[in-house]
Amino acid sequence: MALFTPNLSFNTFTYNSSLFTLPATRRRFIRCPRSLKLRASLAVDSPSTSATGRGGAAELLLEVKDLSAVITESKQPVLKGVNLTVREGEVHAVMGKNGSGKSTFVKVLVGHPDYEITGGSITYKGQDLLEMEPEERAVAGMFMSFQSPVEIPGVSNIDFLNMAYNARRRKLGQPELGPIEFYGYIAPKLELVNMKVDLLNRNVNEGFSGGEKKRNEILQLVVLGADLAILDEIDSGLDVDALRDVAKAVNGLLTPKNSVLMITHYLRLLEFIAPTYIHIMENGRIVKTGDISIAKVLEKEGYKAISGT
Ligand SMILES: Nc1ncnc2c1ncn2[C@@H]1O[C@H](COP(=O)(O)OP(=O)(O)OP(=O)(O)O)[C@@H](O)[C@H]1O
Repeated sequence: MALFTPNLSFNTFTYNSSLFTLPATRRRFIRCPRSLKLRASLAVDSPSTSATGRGGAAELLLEVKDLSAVITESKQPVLKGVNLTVREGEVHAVMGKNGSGKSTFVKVLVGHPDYEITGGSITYKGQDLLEMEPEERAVAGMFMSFQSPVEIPGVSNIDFLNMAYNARRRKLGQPELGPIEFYGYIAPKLELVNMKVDLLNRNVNEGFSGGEKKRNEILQLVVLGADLAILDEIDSGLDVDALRDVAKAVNGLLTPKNSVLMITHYLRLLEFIAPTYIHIMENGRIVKTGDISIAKVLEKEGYKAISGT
């Protein structure tokens, strides 16, 4: 297997494979100083969900309270008091106008160093998520598919998936799989995402079409598994068949114990992956929460029909 030293860019592979270590200076940015936590309690409230998931009294998986965040470089505020509760077995969709803060929100969940938390709290599986390093979040089952998957020249897709898989297993104290065993493990999974086998031997995402990149993201999810799968615009650039394949693979992973948090602009994805809740984000806050009917109104009448302002 090719040896590969990952760079520090924060992307699907470096995050989900837990192969990277952030420098100490960057780690500090993802922590929330105590004084700011106190100040956050004064933040304006926005809707949160509290119902139970499929099958009754589902456990809390993720609880976001009054979360605020700024861009690390410029200190420009982006998130301004986000509240969200995700229970096991639930599928949550976040919609909202371009620039409303959706991607920032999910990137903050995985500890992206571009953002600094300025207030609020995030609890994941009963733990303070903001005290966890990004790689600890990945090991704890938080998977993220990024909006723009990166290319990694010089590293074959199967080698990278094998390394990501083994990195996760090492952290969990489980035995690693060699290349041949791993091929046996991954080959049947290709069918789940309807992906051509030759894409395994190509360099990661290099020259992949937009749709192939998205299928590859979902393949990674299928390979690694997740308790909370975060999918940022997984439907963008997909033709209708690819959308169906991707949705089928995601649905195939859903159990009463795991959850999905997905960002989308389109009703069509929600018709394939049925959401428990749809949230509308506006100006860095969730301003409305409801069911699929919200997306139907949105599709017909646009954001003016459901705007919080
Ligand atoms: N790293 C960054 N540097 C500078 N500006 C940023 C950065 N990250 C986010 N922003 C800005 O914060 C705002 C929210 O961006 P974000 O990507 O979260 O929006 P979004 O709701 O996901 O939009 P879209 O629907 O277009 O993907 C935008 O104005 C964006 O330009």
